[in-house]
Amino acid sequence: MTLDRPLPLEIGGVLPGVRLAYETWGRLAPDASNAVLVLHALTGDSHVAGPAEPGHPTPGWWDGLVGPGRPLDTDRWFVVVPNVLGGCQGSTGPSSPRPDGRPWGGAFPFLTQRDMVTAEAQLADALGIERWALVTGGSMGGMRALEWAVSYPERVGALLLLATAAAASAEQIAMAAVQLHAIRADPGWRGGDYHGAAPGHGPHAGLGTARRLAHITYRSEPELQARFGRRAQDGEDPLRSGRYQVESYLDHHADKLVRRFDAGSYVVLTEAMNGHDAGRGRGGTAAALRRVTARTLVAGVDSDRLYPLAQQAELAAGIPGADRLRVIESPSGHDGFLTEPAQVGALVRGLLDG
Ligand SMILES: CC(=O)SCCNC(=O)CCNC(=O)[C@H](O)C(C)(C)COP(=O)(O)OP(=O)(O)OC[C@H]1O[C@@H](n2cnc3c(N)ncnc32)[C@H](O)[C@@H]1OP(=O)(O)O
Ligand SMILES: N[C@@H](CCO)C(=O)O
Repeated sequence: MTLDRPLPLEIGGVLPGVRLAYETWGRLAPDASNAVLVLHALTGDSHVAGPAEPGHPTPGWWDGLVGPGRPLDTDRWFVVVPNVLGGCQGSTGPSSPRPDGRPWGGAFPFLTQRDMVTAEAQLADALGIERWALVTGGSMGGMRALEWAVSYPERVGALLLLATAAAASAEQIAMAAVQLHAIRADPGWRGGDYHGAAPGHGPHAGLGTARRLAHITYRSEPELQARFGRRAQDGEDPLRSGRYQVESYLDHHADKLVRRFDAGSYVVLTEAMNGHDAGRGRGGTAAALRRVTARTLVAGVDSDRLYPLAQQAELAAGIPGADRLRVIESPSGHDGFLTEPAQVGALVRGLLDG
């Protein structure tokens, strides 16, 4: 959908011509009481469910959770998943045309999580959804879910926050800063104005380096050690210019992301994650969390070194309607909210049925 008016931005100014791509599953009840909003993380998209198909080479990223008979049972719930504002899978972002037809590129404005949620609220209005039965997301999706519950408490019935935080920490900002530096140091970046460059001339090396570092932070040290140890990649010798298995693994994740994701979007969304602070302009974190009226569950992953459990404990302690902190057990680190659908599904069922 295209927003019918320019989007006002938290830091000032407006973003005109905003388009939000979204997918839905199930049917909206006549009284619109069965709507669930699922919000994706940094490099996710609106394709939360469904098998691999042309245009989607992998199944939906929470396919185990969404569908008939699944925790988000689409025979009962109407599930809405927007592609985030600033992204590159259908919603307006740096690779989109601005009003004069040229790509936004480096002129794309700085966005905050609140701006993204402001746009999503207009999508809810357009769909006729006054109040979500549930808003959920992990990582950056959790940031937006929290912003929904703080900005529009009356519109969020239940809230499930996964592997997220009330505000980005110094270490999260630091890890992201190195990634931003890698992209901007790539000669192909051109200040963000590379979208008209010949194929293959964008900041692919920088984006790949960013993803390698990010991916290490998304997994756990014991997992990497157990899976890869010091083993050499098949047919290669690390002592003779070959790679260790773990290097090849990171190369693979970098190559996959570079093929499917725009570096400009990665920069905009990463900066928005660094800017995340639910307490900004609201009297601090504690005061902001007290605004939430939703029945809330907060969960973290025991092996998450990027969003450690202390951050979710702060959310669970500070949100008035929150149950005790839940812990997802997984070797996968931060990615546990993606790789443990059975545990996340049990949390979803518990919250919706409770
Ligand atoms: C909400 C969202 O963000 S959803 C968006 C999707 N998320 C992402 O893209 C995040 C990045 N990806 C990931 O973090 C993970 O791949 C997840 C979370 C999607 C899945 O995690 P896991 O199932 O544990 O996958 P894992 O980390 O083991 O990666 C498997 C891949 O590594 C490849 N791989 C494993 N070992 C090696 C190696 N030595 N050399 C090269 N490749 C290797 C596998 O072949 C497999 O490839 P494929 O994904 O193309 O089939
Ligand atoms: N691996 C996920 C998690 C980031 O929080 C992503 O790329 O979106």
